[in-house]
Amino acid sequence: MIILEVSCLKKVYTTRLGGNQVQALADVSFSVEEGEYVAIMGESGSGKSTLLNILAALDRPTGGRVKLDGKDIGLIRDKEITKFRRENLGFVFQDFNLLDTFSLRDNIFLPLVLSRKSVKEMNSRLLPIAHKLGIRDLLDKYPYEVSGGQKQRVAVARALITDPKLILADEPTGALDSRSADDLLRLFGEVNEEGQTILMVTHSARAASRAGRVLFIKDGRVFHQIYRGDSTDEQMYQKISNTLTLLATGGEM
Ligand SMILES: Nc1ncnc2c1ncn2[C@@H]1O[C@H](COP(=O)(O)OP(=O)(O)OP(=O)(O)O)[C@@H](O)[C@H]1O
Repeated sequence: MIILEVSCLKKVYTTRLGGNQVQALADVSFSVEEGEYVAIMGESGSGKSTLLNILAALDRPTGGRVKLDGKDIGLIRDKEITKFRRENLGFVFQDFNLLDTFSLRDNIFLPLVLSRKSVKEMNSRLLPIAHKLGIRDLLDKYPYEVSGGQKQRVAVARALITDPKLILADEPTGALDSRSADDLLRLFGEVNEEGQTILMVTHSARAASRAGRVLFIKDGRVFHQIYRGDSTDEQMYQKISNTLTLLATGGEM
């Protein structure tokens, strides 16, 4: 079943003064099946953040459509958007986005508190997730008391606790050392194997090589896609590296 359908997406930014126009997305179409793990790559300025912002319903496109689980997010009214985002999407950012004055437990609970869930329900949802992510003993600490890798696991717990239709990850390993990055990618792999759909923007070929499919954006369009098929992570890494070289040298696929 298709969980995310992106059709003919276009985004033109108009600068406030002078009316200069920048076309960040020219024509992007793709779809994501439920349970897929998709990485999005592309050079700086190719339109990845713009795409992610539109998928996250943080920005509206100039043209085209995004459907999440059959619902056209462009038709959601502004005052409903925050609720829609909280109930349907999970976010993992490069810089973790945890609240410093909240304990790790309260950071994870935040989306459920905003959805007015009972303490009993919050605790029963937290238990299996904290166990899976290996953060049970950290829950009463504060973000400044734990490592980057641990912070990112807390951010993943916060993303998972609402049981989202889709996790959107923006450069999730960008601020991590290579061991913590590896741990996080292993975790994403496990979470995906349990059925969670993940869409991850990354500059890292290593990170993308763990996904089931890699989508390359160039000049605001989908330039190429690589499907894992039977490839190992190492073979995926090779294919991704070759495509990145082609992209950088302006070659055709
Ligand atoms: N708010 C904005 N106003 C005007 N132009 C913008 C705005 N945001 C992005 N752009 C332009 O749109 C294009 C795509 O930018 P975008 O940030 O989506 O690329 P990116 O692939 O995410 O880059 P990076 O990998 O560096 O984050 C670029 O030319 C950028 O300068």
